[in-house]
Amino acid sequence: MIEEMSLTDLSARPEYNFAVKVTDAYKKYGGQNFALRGLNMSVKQGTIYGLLGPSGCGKTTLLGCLIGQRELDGGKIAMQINRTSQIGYMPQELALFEEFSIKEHLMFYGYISEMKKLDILRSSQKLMKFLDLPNIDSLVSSLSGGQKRRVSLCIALLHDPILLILDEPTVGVDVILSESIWDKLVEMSENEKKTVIVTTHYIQEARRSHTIGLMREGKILAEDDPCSLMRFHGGQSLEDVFLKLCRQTLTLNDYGDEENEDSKGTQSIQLVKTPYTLFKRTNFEMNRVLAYSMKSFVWMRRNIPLVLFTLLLPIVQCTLISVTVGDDPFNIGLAFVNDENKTDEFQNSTSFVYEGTRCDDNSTFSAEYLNFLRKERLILKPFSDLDTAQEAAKRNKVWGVLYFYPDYTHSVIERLNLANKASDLAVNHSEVVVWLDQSNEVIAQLLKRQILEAAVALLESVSQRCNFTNMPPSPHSVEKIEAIFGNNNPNFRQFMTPANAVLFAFYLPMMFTLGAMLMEKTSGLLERGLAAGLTLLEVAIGHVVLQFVILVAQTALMMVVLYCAFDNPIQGSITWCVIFLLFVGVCGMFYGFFIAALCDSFTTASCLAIGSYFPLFMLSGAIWPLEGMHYVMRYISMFLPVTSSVETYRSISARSWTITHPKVYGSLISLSIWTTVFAVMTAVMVKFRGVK
Ligand SMILES: Nc1ncnc2c1ncn2[C@@H]1O[C@H](COP(=O)(O)OP(=O)(O)OP(=O)(O)O)[C@@H](O)[C@H]1O
Repeated sequence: MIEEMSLTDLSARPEYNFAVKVTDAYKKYGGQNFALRGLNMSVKQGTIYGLLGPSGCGKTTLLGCLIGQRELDGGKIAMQINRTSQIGYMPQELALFEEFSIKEHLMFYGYISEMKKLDILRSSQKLMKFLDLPNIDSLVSSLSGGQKRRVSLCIALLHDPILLILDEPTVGVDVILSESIWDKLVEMSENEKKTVIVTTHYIQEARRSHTIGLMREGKILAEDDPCSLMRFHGGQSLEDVFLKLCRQTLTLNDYGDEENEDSKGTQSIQLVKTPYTLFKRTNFEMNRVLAYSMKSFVWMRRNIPLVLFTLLLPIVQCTLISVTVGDDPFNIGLAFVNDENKTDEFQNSTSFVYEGTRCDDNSTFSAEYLNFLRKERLILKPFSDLDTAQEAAKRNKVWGVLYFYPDYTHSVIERLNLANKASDLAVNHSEVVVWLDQSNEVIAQLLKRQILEAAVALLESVSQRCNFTNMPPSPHSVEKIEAIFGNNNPNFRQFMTPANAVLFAFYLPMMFTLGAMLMEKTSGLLERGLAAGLTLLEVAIGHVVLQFVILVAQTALMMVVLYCAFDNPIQGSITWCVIFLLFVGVCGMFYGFFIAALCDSFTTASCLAIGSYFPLFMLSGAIWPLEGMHYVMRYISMFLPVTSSVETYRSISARSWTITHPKVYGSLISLSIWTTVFAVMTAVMVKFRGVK
């Protein structure tokens, strides 16, 4: 709830004689890592307050608490203003979009500060002159470091804030620019009565503040105007005062050999937090969402190669999967030793005539069998003896060896003719002996299937030519398999394609969201946007709008490649397939938000994204049926967002299931629950870790 108090009400209370008053503030990161340790600070209205202290003393943390981005763990902050739009915040980082022009920056931040277009243009014109900035259409990437800093300051001043909070505006800036920035600050505080809180490392420039707060280890050691500080603490310069105060604190703390946490006075403290909700926006503004989305579209327009990559990736991936997965392997080498050809007894025989049969052609059955195998696109390599053929298989020159007995044709005919009455020798020698390299399951299974199918083809051919009375039944023993769902010749691609589509629909938006959010987070853009008035909900919706457009384009391209350019079978409604994939994509996006909130760097985020990809992929049932999974993992995997989606998408595309099927709406409910869980966890992360 926003603390609604007017300026007049507040100034009537003694604690509000100041523009900002911080009392006994504590802030810790993790267990006992205190960044603020009982800090007290009073900033008078219409003055410049220079917060001076070494690196790591807690200045940025304090400012984060003032702008409402971080919550104090103890203590109180009171301010004379009651709206975010009354604060102008300039973060330590530049927090600018390199690809944007100055004007685009000003329009974006103006809109999210709820300014009208005309007001933005009017204010920009004034500030451009005031800060001596180049052409408003110049891209930030073409500006010098100093000009970028001034653009950053210009954004902070755009909406004419009452309170300016500037985090090291002069760091890394040359002396002349630093001087000119301080000139502007002094001018604003004197002429426009603005209150300025500015952090700095540099004692020299801090001298120009009306009040200096000397900060060390999360505390203000002293605060006063520069002259009073030197007079009161008896120093020749501010440096002297600061050193003197530091030594005093060390002496006070020097009970033992080393300072410990207790000596810093934080161990035994009972932290009492006063709710500080002054700047938390709870309202939702469509204009801010639009401004955020427009910003993202402008960014995309300036990064065409990246956009093309995003759109081409699913095309390339779907094309690759369609041309590389599922077709039977071919040109596989298979050795054969055909002793039938070597035997004189049969070599010159012109027919194999048995009583009552008409098998009188002059080719051997082994040659016919081998021809059937050649039609399966196998490369058959003749060997004169079994030893060399098997040696070739061991050296991986061939995947298997076939052996035909010298009396193969005769034995087959005898067996077909006499059935149970055939001799044992005929039974044995009518069989082709096969040795296979079984190290590759897929190829071994394929060879087994092709060898069996060639045998069936030979028997069918023989049965057409010869009138055997004792034709054995087909070795399949099943007459014909008719597909209930799918088609009569399923292949692995039909199994893989739906999984591929779902995994893509999940991971592409996830990676894109993660990249975009982390870029905004690590560069300070997100923090600045939130400080300027955006809410997390508006950021999420703005991003989802943009990502949704990309997702629709990606999904459409995937559909065209999978089902138009290639003949991947689809029985169900394409509309339901698209709707389902969009649900999956939104879930992926929120997973991306969650990882971005959890991680502080691209390295950890990449590790987490890639690290979670492999388990989710393995548990998705993409490469092997779930029915083959360990039953515990099978049970667990069904609760994961991707696994049930893969199964459901297979059923939508191959079994024509629609929303009315319990598995389809069950899966949509599961995806919605996961999306909500990721959204809530992101919000919790942001609350506890901030956006930095
Ligand atoms: N997100 C965080 N997680 C954990 N520790 C943090 C985090 N941010 C700051 N700290 C720690 O809090 C302390 C104060 O950091 P802070 O950035 O506020 O200092 P600073 O005075 O602004 O430093 P600098 O002048 O270098 O910017 C440091 O010890 C820092 O390591």
